[in-house]
Amino acid sequence: MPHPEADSASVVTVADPITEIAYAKVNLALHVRRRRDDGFHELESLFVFAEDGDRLSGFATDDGMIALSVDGPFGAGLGNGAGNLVSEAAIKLQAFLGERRGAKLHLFKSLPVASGIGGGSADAAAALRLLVRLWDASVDQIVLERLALELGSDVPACLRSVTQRVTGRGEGLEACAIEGLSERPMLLVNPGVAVPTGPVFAVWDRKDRGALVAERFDELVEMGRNDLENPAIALAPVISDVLARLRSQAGVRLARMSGSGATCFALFDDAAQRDAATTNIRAAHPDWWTMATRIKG
Ligand SMILES: C[C@](O)(CO)[C@H](O)COP(=O)(O)OP(=O)(O)OC[C@H]1O[C@@H](n2ccc(N)nc2=O)[C@H](O)[C@@H]1O
Ligand SMILES: Nc1ncnc2c1ncn2[C@@H]1O[C@H](COP(=O)(O)OP(=O)(O)OP(=O)(O)O)[C@@H](O)[C@H]1O
Repeated sequence: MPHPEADSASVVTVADPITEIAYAKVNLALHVRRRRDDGFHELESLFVFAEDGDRLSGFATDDGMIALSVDGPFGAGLGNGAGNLVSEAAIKLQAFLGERRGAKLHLFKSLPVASGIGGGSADAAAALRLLVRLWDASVDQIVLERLALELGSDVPACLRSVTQRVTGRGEGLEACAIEGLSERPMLLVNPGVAVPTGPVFAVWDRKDRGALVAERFDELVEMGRNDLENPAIALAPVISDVLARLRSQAGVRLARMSGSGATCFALFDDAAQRDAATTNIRAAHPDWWTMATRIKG
């Protein structure tokens, strides 16, 4: 981002900007148990985070305004106004704190939008983390998680951005360690179709297929599911092609869809096999988005 001194005259506080990474979220398993009366669904999910994601930078200002600029590969088309979850998060935290200071923020958007890897949720969570630092605010973690949930079901889990078991609508958070996940090579592939979350849940067939048992990696592979995979495929059939392409690559231990799609992931033992798979998929589908990364430890 440009240095603050080179920027608008309204900026009073001049300091080096600080940055938070909005780590991409991946649901290694997502079991949908039931639809609640309020329309949300009770979930059991194992969340992990990639080592990479969007980047949110900023500095505090004394003018009380929240200013946001956006660029990056997926920045075009994403507004920087009230609808952006970064602005919404900032305004919510500002209101809660009665904060008179503002912030000048810049989002570098690397993650595709409405893609099942929680880009918007991760950005909102990164904004809360960044502003707590910028404003040197003391906010109880439970309070911050409540504000996060008001911004979206995935935002509380994204606040922590660690491997965790998530239940309820997204508010039940329990950090968990499954041997062999940390730093495991991971490939994310999105076929370029935006899939909004609400309509995917709406076509779920309401069949409870059972609890998520995932204490070990092999249980996650054998007994884990993503119950939104078929509903999402019904809306975006190309997701089947992505899964088939991933599953045909050498060294894949697990390939599944994340969240409500359309992004799918593959886990490998070996980074060289992940890189070979990335090269193959990019060659066969140059229009698909790929991210070769690892599970954040
Ligand atoms: C599919 C997941 O990404 C899995 O991690 C999340 O459950 C969705 O999280 P999110 O994108 O933060 O979702 P929200 O912005 O809270 O909700 C978007 C829409 O998804 C549906 N929704 C979301 C979460 C949930 N537990 N049940 C739902 O039915 C609702 O129709 C809601 O209106
Ligand atoms: N900063 C942002 N980045 C991405 N999307 C945003 C942002 N702000 C608002 N949105 C809106 O939020 C919606 C969901 O975006 P997001 O990328 O989080 O969905 P998702 O990846 O499908 O999430 P999930 O994994 O929870 O299904 C989009 O319709 C988008 O327009």
